[in-house]
Amino acid sequence: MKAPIRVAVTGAAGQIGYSLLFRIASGSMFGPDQPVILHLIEIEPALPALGGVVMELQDCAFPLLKGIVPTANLDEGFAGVNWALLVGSVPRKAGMERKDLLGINGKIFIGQGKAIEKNAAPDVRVLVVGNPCNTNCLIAMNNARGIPANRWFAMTRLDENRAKMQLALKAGVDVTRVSNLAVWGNHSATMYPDFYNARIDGRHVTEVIPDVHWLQNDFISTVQQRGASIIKARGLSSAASAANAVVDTVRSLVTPTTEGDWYSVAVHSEGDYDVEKGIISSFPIRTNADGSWEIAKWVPVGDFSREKITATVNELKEERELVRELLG
Ligand SMILES: NC(=O)c1ccc[n+]([C@@H]2O[C@H](COP(=O)([O-])OP(=O)(O)OC[C@H]3O[C@@H](n4cnc5c(N)ncnc54)[C@H](O)[C@@H]3O)[C@@H](O)[C@H]2O)c1
Ligand SMILES: O=C(O)C[C@H](O)C(=O)O
Repeated sequence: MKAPIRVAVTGAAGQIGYSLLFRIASGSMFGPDQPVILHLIEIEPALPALGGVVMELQDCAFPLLKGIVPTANLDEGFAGVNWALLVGSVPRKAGMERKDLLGINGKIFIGQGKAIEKNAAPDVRVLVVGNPCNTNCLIAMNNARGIPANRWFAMTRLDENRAKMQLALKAGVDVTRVSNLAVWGNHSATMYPDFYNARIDGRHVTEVIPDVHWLQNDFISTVQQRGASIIKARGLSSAASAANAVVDTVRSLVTPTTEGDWYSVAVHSEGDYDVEKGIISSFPIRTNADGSWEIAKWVPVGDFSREKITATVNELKEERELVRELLG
């Protein structure tokens, strides 16, 4: 039996937490032979509800769950953790954009960044889910400069999964036949789901779906607006699908990527593809056999894609200006 890894989840008593924790504890995230200890971090007023979640986790009798640390103390919550999944924050309501949450949520990530740097395991990796996730990740990272920049991630996998399914539905094929779907930029209404480089059964999407007008317009806006559509329909933001995307993201980061394929996650830009250095932007990413990740460097970017990428990167630069004083 492997030694347990410690996984912190903030906002553990929230909607996403309620789906996510059970997937982690069951082995969906790290595999059926990897025991876990869950560190469940919440604000004080949510501790009674968190107590209920702890009871339910216990009542599942998960063989892989070797411990639970429920707490509102960030030092205790991040002590020795190998992964920090930063979910806890306020979701948007109908009519809001995700960046409207910066004023409410941004400052949460100062204290969390500092506490992760102070307390986490030396190999800690951090995935930010709480919105606006790219810029919240930027805030946390800049408040934890002792942790290498390549350990920080923000979640765009839900957008990738949404995009893949929309293409599969349009083409009338199983979703497993869609590959190479990169989401570029911000997890926001400017994100660019790159259908030009996506494949269906290894063929260019534009060969299988010749309706380029649909691809350039309806497809992109459906993916960009999917979060808002769910809020409108449910009165609450996506939760089970978001938790599923967290599981997919971490699995992709710890599993070598199939030859020739890639997946989407936002990482610290070093300037690749002319994306402004220093922002947290989504790219096509591959995980190598040694567990490191890299940006797929051979993805062609035509004029249409360049315009879309520039727009979403510009929005990330604007968000960075809005939080300048939070960057330490
Ligand atoms: N990146 C994505 O694709 C994606 C997808 C879905 C939702 N989200 C975002 O995830 C976040 C959580 O969504 P939800 O539906 O679970 O919300 P929720 O309101 O159901 O739960 C959030 C939880 O976070 C807790 N919390 C608030 N501040 C905290 C803090 N400082 N420390 C620890 N916990 C704190 C709250 O008490 C609450 O239990 C939102 O910001 C939402 O917009 C992101
Ligand atoms: O749209 C939201 O505010 C929630 C989440 O980011 C989503 O994409 O579903």
